[in-house]
Amino acid sequence: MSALLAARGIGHRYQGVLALNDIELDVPKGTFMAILGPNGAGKSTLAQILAGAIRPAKGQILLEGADVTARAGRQGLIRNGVALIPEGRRLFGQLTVDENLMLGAYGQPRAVREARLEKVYALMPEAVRQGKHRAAVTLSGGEQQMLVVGRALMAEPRAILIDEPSLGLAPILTAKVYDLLSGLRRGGVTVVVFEQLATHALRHADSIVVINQGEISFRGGVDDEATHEALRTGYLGH
Ligand SMILES: Nc1ncnc2c1ncn2[C@@H]1O[C@H](COP(=O)(O)OP(=O)(O)OP(=O)(O)O)[C@@H](O)[C@H]1O
Repeated sequence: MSALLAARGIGHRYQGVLALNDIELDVPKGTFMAILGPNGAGKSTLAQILAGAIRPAKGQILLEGADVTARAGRQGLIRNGVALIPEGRRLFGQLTVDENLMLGAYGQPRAVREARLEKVYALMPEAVRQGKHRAAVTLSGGEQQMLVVGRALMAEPRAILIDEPSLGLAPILTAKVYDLLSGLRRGGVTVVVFEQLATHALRHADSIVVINQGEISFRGGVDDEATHEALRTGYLGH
């Protein structure tokens, strides 16, 4: 399977502190990958570099084989179909649910935005649909996470990278967010989640990558014997 996104020799530091070292990664098109690791392992840095939100100090990012490293900037690679949902769901709390979604297709003609809005609402839970004219801040944490995913979908991305979707959510709500992500993957979108907790990711992903102290320490398919072994030995922080 060809890689939609790839990292080649990625290294990064913050004021001399090593965040990532020599990361080699291929994200196969149309698959669901979970990148797991403890606090401070470098997940957020990798998410931002893969999505083109920050430029790595070393190495290249390839999008369908083309070097896009130099395109990194505030907007990331969204124009090229790669959406990043950073940690902490940044919604515009005082804007309505509708308005938040519309921002995801900013710059598109009205008819396009409205057509997409309808498609995205079809994927949202009832409470989000019902609340379209309410301020986003009135939604529950899980609904807000869904809304943030919905806003990313308004750009019709080919890939969606999401940093700690489970953060601060009850397990039942996390499961709903993951169901939504699995549905996207079935629809052909490439999904990458970055998580500290392996439980939900393991249930939905096709493959996992573990990072520790800025380096990849394990990779495998979710059904691989080696992955089960790694789980049994607590290697994945279970
Ligand atoms: N803006 C920054 N300035 C300085 N150091 C940073 C900055 N961002 C991250 N770091 C450091 O880089 C390393 C990797 O951080 P990163 O946020 O990528 O890890 P993470 O796995 O996403 O952790 P978390 O789960 O806490 O978000 C850590 O040592 C962190 O302290």
